[in-house]
Amino acid sequence: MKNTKDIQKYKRIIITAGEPAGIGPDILIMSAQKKWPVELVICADPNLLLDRAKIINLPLKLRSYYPKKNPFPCKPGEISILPSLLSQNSIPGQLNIKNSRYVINTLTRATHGCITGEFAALVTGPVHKAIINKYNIFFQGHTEFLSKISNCSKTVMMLSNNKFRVALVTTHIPIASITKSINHKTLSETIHILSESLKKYFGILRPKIYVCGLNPHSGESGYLGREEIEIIIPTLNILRKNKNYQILGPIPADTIFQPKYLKHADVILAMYHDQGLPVLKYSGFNTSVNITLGLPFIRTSVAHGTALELSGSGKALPNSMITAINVAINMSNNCMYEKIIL
Ligand SMILES: NC(=O)c1ccc[n+]([C@@H]2O[C@H](COP(=O)([O-])OP(=O)(O)OC[C@H]3O[C@@H](n4cnc5c(N)ncnc54)[C@H](O)[C@@H]3O)[C@@H](O)[C@H]2O)c1
Ligand SMILES: N[C@H](C(=O)O)[C@H](O)COP(=O)(O)O
Repeated sequence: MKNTKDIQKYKRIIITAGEPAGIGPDILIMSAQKKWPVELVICADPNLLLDRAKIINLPLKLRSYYPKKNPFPCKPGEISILPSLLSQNSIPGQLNIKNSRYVINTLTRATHGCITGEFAALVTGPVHKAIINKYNIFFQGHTEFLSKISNCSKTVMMLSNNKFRVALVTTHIPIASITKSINHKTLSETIHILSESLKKYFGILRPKIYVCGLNPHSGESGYLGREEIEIIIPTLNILRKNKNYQILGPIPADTIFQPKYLKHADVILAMYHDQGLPVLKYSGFNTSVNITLGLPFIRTSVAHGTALELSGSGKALPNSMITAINVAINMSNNCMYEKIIL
């Protein structure tokens, strides 16, 4: 019979290996060389992992995953496998459109397991957005995909390293669409999800949110753009009345990342992807983690892509994957409140 104490003692985390031709399998095999205090279950093709382990010359033992068995911690070099089969063998560095469905299948299965409580968190390896779209599956990124299959109208992308956190109002959309995507609703919902999640998972009770302007110099009193005057400032003024968080800004994005602001901010809120992420990635590319806030489960990810040219070379660094797993474990241990209600 199941011992409930044991179930609570060890958590089970699902990891998707991502694009098979990329470095996802490599960095997972490298991360599995460590001892982990949880059961890590990889959703991937077992032969892909065993072949890649041979190529990069690392030991790997795959244990069958049994949902009904109690979770157990992972020994170095061993990991649990939830099989999902490739359509065709994958060659490191060579994208194959026929394996796009496999990538989506692993994500769908893993998400389903998180929603039903089978897994305590989802950690994702990097996928190649273009090859999935080429297969005729509309795919902007994990953030949007996971939001859709979890029926979430709004989620927030936040990246973090040991220096600071950056969250985004808009995610994977063309530059030309950014302006029309920033309005009172999206800005308010982003700040609400952000503050609730910082409380829930990171124990920050009244987060200090420093908000970037959109235009150069925050619009220069309207002479370089009017979104600050018409949307951002009025919305922030309304939100400032909420005592659950503290808001500063808008502060021009070219100066907000100074140490004097970062020292006090719990998070910097950027208006779009390439306003915030280059700064964070510059400050710690290999130790950064990507977290989706507002989903009904915990999801973390590497903060880098498929790096096809490094696949199978043994040269990819596993640090971001190790950070993503550690952050997922910490978030699942810290989780303080229940659901975020918009
Ligand atoms: N989490 C994700 O799923 C995710 C994140 C970012 C990009 N992507 C996708 O990845 C694909 C390639 O994107 P890109 O080339 O812009 O970014 P990339 O992160 O794959 O590569 C950028 C640079 O960083 C290096 N790099 C990346 N990860 C590394 C690692 N672990 N160790 C050592 N060096 C590493 C690469 O060699 C390259 O020089 C695109 O399809 C993109 O959409 C996916
Ligand atoms: N914006 C992410 C980054 O630059 O690291 C990346 O594109 C992945 O995002 P998803 O987790 O939504 O796939």
